Amino acid sequence: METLIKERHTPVYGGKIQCRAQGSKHAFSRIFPSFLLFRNGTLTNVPDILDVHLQVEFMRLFGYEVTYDNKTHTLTYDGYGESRQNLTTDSRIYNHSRSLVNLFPLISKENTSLYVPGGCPIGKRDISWYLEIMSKFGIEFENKGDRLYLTRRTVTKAPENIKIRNRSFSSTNIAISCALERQIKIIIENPSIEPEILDLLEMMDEAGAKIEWDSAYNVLDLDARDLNLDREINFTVMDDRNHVVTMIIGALLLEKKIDILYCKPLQMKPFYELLSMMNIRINEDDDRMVLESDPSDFMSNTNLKFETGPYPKVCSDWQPLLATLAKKGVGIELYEGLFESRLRYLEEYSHLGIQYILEGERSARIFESSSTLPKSKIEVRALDLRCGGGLGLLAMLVPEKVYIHNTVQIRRGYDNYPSDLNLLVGKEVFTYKEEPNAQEQ
Ligand SMILES: CC(=O)N[C@H]1[C@@H](OP(=O)(O)OP(=O)(O)OC[C@H]2O[C@@H](n3ccc(=O)[nH]c3=O)[C@H](O)[C@@H]2O)O[C@H](CO)[C@@H](O)[C@@H]1O
Ligand SMILES: C=C(OP(=O)(O)O)C(=O)O
Repeated sequence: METLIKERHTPVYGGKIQCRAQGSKHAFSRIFPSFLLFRNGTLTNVPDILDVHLQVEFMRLFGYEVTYDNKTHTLTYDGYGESRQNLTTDSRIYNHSRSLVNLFPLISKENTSLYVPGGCPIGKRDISWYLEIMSKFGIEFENKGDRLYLTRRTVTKAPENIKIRNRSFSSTNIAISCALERQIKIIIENPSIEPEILDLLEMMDEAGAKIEWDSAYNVLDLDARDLNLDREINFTVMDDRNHVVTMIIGALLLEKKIDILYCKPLQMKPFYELLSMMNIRINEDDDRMVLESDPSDFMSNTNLKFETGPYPKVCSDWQPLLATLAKKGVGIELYEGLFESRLRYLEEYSHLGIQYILEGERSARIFESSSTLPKSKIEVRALDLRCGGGLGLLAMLVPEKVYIHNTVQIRRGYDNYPSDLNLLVGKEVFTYKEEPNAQEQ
């Protein structure tokens, strides 16, 4: 298996860098199921990450002619070929891509036995709300041990309206893709209009669906009755907000100015609000953002207090990245509003100079640690994707050699993380290396 290794180096502060944001993992996972309802087409700006490769592999298993070119970041779909009934899929795919659940409505065209995606280090990752939405569209399933048998499909009367529980992102997406497939008009109450869902709606709007969102009452009116699914569709996926946040925090840690290019405006308001609490200004345009402040004079004596939750609250995925700012003397107090156990990364961070106090399962206070690091080498583990992201950022700040194990988690969501980190550091110090005896998780 593989490790992300950072060689010994002397961190250098200051300067300016420019980078390009990668395509969005979460937008891709929300767009892909609806995109596959059309006859053929292409998606561009699709990131070269494990999560994409697994979703492509998964749909190919079911006869979907999908190919992905990692040089051009383009995914091509040439139609739904031969039907593959009664498949039994392997569990490895689920361990690495929770987003597969978004594809369940599509593959319920077959009688299929799937592993039930269980929890992961950040929480239980229950899927019962998603199954509840699917059942309203006549998708039947049966739970047997660790397997879920998906059997299509009683042609029930499609619902005219549906209420999403507790602003769930994936439930919203599943309701939208089921409604598109049935080509109905539907009112979706209480949807989670995360920026990635807006990207999906943009694709549907371009394809001819009629969409109205009443933000005051949070009601989405989706009319897909005149949608022509028998056509080609081409769409550019938005850029990844989590990647942008990673790069900005990396620049702050190394006191650099940063200029990030992206393909369409990102909805980053909650992040900018946090930055302004630290006196940091961002200048934003339609295709780039520039960190304006001089990063050397912002951090000391600031406190960052925040709670994660559905948009426009702070995105849960940013939480482990923001926590690394403690290393610059920022006092952090956080409450994780979404996932039960998303604070386990702190134990790993403690090997790289972070100290913390847990207050229950969801709250923490985080500081810079005064204890000295081991001189020879530091070994840590990427428990989940953003834990891996944060460990990479912290490794930039220490001279010692660092081994970050379980890179499969990092590869799930970062297109080329060693190269991002090297750009931030200004030297080639990070590389992925094969490590024969390690176990991936
Ligand atoms: C609204 C929100 O912020 N969603 C985040 C969530 O989306 P993701 O799509 O994974 O999760 P949902 O938005 O559906 O879930 C939101 C909340 O509902 C709970 N739940 C969900 C389904 C269910 O059957 N039962 C249940 O209790 C979850 O535990 C969670 O606390 O994780 C993604 C990956 O980290 C983030 O990018 C998303 O921003
Ligand atoms: C938790 C994340 O993603 P996933 O839902 O794929 O685990 C993330 O992007 O930080």
